[in-house]
Amino acid sequence: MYIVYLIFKYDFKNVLFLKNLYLFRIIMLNLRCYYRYYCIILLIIFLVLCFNVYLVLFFSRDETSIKIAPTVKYNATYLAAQNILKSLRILDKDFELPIKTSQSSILREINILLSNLKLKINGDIDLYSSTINVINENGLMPLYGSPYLGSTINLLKTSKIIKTCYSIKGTQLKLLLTFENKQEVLFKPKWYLESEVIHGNVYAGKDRYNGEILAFYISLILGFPRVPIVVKRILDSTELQETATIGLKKTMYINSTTKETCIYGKCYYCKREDPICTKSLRLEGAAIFYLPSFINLKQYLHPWRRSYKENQRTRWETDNNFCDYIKTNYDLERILDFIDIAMFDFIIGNGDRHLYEVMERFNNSILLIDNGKSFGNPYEDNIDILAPLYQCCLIRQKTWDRLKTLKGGKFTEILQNMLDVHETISLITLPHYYALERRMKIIYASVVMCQKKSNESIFK
Ligand SMILES: Nc1ncnc2c1ncn2[C@@H]1O[C@H](COP(=O)(O)OP(=O)(O)OP(=O)(O)O)[C@@H](O)[C@H]1O
Ligand SMILES: [Mn+2]
Repeated sequence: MYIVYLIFKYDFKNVLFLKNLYLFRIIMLNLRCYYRYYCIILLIIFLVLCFNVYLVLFFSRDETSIKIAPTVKYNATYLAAQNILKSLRILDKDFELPIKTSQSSILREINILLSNLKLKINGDIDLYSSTINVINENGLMPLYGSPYLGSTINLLKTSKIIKTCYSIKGTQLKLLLTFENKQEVLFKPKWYLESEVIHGNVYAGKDRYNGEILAFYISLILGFPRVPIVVKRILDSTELQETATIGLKKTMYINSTTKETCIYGKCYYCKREDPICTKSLRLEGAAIFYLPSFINLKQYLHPWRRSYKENQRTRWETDNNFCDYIKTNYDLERILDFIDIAMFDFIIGNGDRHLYEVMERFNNSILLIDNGKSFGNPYEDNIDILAPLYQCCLIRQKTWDRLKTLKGGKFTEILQNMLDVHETISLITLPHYYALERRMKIIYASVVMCQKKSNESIFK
C-alpha cells in the first residue's frame, strides 16, 4: 500500500528504493501519465486479490487440510463425511479451550495415572502377578492405573530374555520372548522410521511398532484400559543368537557384508527375501505383555470390517441403515464398545480392526489387541473408521465426558507427559501430534452432528 501511495505522489525516487524492482521501474517511467492510473488500479485489484487468497489460506489452514481417503467417495459414508466436515467448520470455539485440572475429576484421575506410571515398587513383589491380578471386566487395569504400572513397564524393558522363538499367531512377523520367570511378551519389530509416511489404502504396509506403544498410552488417556502393556525394547544380536530356538534359527542368518543378524520368521506374510535385520547390531521393536491363558481370549469378526478387496464393498460401506441390522444382532453394550473402539481407531489411524477380541473369563469384555496398523499417515483422516459412531449415532456418556475433558490441547499434552516417563518423544513426530488433535475435533464434530439430527438423546 505504501508503494501505491508513493506512485500516486509521483515520488518515484522513494518507490524505487526497492532496487530489485528494475522491471517495474522501467515500465513505470515509460508509461504515459494516463496509463499510470490504469496500472495503479490493476495493482490495487491484484493486491486485494492476494490479500483474499491469504485470508482464505490462513483461516482454513487446519480443517481444510484434512484429506479424506479416496475410497470414501464411492460409498455410503461419503455424505456422512461431508456432513461431519460441515459440522467441523461451525464447531463451537469452546471445543478449543482447555479445562483446568482443578475443575475436572477426570483430569485429577489422569494425574494419579501419571504418578503410577513412575517407578514406585522396588521390593521383591511379583510384578507380573500383580499386573494380572488387577484384570477384571472393566479392563486390564483401573482407569488411574495401578501402583505396579511403572515398575512393570521398567521390568518389561529390562528383564533378561531366556528364549526367543517366532510366534505363529496372526499373519505378520512376530517374536515370542520368554523371561526368566516364564512371563512371555510378543515382540513386533520396527520396520519403518517413525517419520515415514505410509501411503496407499488404510491398512497398507506392515505393523508400526511405535503405533503399538502409542496406542497403549492413548487407550489409557481415553479411558479404555484395554490394551496390554506395551514398551519399546531393544534386542541386541548376541542376545538374539544366544536365545533363539532351533526353529527360529532356521529362519535367521547373518548378512555377510553388513554382519547384521536377519530374521524372516514363519508366518503368512513371512518371506526369506523380506527379513527384518538388526541395525548396528540392535533390533528395536514393541514388546507386548502376553496375557495369561486363563482369561480365555476369543476372537470374533468385527461387523464393520473391510472387504480387503479393492473393488468389493461390504454392507456397512453401502447401506446407510447398517446400524439397524447391528441393533438386531448385538446388545447395546457391545454396540457402545464398537463405537468406543471406532473413536480410538480413528484417532490412532487404524483402519484394520477386522477382528475384535474378548476375555471370556471376564464376562466377554472387549480388548484392544493388535494396534499395529496405526500412525501410518498423519496427513490423511479416514473418516469411515468412525462409521459405527455416525451410523448408530450413540456414544457412552462417560466416553463423551472424557473426550470433552481432553479438549484444547490437553490430550496431546498428557500424552507427551506420559511418554516422557518411560519412552522418548522420538516415538511420535509433530505431524502425528497435530493429527491427534485434529481427529479429536472431527469426533466432537461428529457427535455434535449426531446430536442435531437425533430426536432422542444419543448419550448412553
Ligand atoms: N498381548 C497378547 N496377549 C495374548 N494374546 C495375544 C496378545 N497379542 C496378540 N495375541 C494373540 O495373537 C493374535 C495375533 O496377534 P496380532 O493380531 O497382533 O497379529 P497380526 O499379525 O497383526 O494378526 P492379523 O494378521 O490378524 O492382523 C491375536 O489375535 C491374539 O489372539
Ligand atoms: Mn494385524
